[in-house]
Amino acid sequence: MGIDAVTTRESLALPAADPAGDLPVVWSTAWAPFLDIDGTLLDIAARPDDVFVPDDLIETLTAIADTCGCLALITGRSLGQADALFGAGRFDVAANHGAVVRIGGVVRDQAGDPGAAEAVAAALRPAVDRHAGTFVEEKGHSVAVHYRAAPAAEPFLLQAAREAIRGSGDAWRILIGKAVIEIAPRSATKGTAIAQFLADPAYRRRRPFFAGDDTTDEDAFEAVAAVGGLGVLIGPERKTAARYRLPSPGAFRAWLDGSVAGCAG
Ligand SMILES: O=P(O)(O)OC[C@H]1O[C@H](O[C@H]2O[C@H](CO)[C@@H](O)[C@H](O)[C@H]2O)[C@H](O)[C@@H](O)[C@@H]1O
Repeated sequence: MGIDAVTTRESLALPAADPAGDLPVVWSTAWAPFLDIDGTLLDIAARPDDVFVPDDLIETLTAIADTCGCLALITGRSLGQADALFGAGRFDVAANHGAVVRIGGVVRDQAGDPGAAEAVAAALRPAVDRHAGTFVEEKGHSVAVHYRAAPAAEPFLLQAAREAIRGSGDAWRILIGKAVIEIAPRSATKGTAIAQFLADPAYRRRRPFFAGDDTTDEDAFEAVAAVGGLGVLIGPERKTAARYRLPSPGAFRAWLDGSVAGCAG
């Protein structure tokens, strides 16, 4: 697959989710919860470092992890960023869109040389320097180019991203998220990361639950649907492989709080 195989909102041709606040989930060791961070657990903020993690959210996630015996954050952020937000080593994590996976404290890095991502970031810097309000986020094994404050820059930055990975063969894929262009290793996705968790003894033979908000989460929705799991889209209606939908991170956090009260124990 070449660099033109960009995953965009327009390229998705998936059925609409059923809007439903009444999700058929009672946490127990039958479930494997997988949760996206930005736009799902946390409200979107102006910049990556501006997000707010409510204390009671961490308590709620800990209670769910204790009840289920497992819980993983599935994120485009780096492992270090996920730990900084939710507590060092507190939860299992798939970071960098699946390129780095930590299960039970053991990190499996499938992304190869982080120097390659640094080179991509360096190639993108002249492009962001030309557009005020845009910036590069280096994440070790992947790179993000943000333009929330300059949405008109998207086509220019997308072209710059294509040029930055030209000559790298099939090493990279480009994802378009929420006011962000992500350059991530092609060797992994959020879907392959979830499959990896489900092959691990700590997650095996459980029904996967995945909540996510972005088109970059569709690999994960498809992965859980393929094995009879349950996907929940957070945000407005759109084409998706998720089966259920809640309108906002706030609504999802409220649902998570309530779901803890009903835990099977
Ligand atoms: O996979 P996720 O956990 O949803 O992470 C996706 C990306 O989230 C972050 O960017 C997004 O959230 C920022 C904070 O709300 C926002 O400012 C930005 O516009 C969004 O694109 C994060 O910075 C990226 O590294 C993640 O890949």
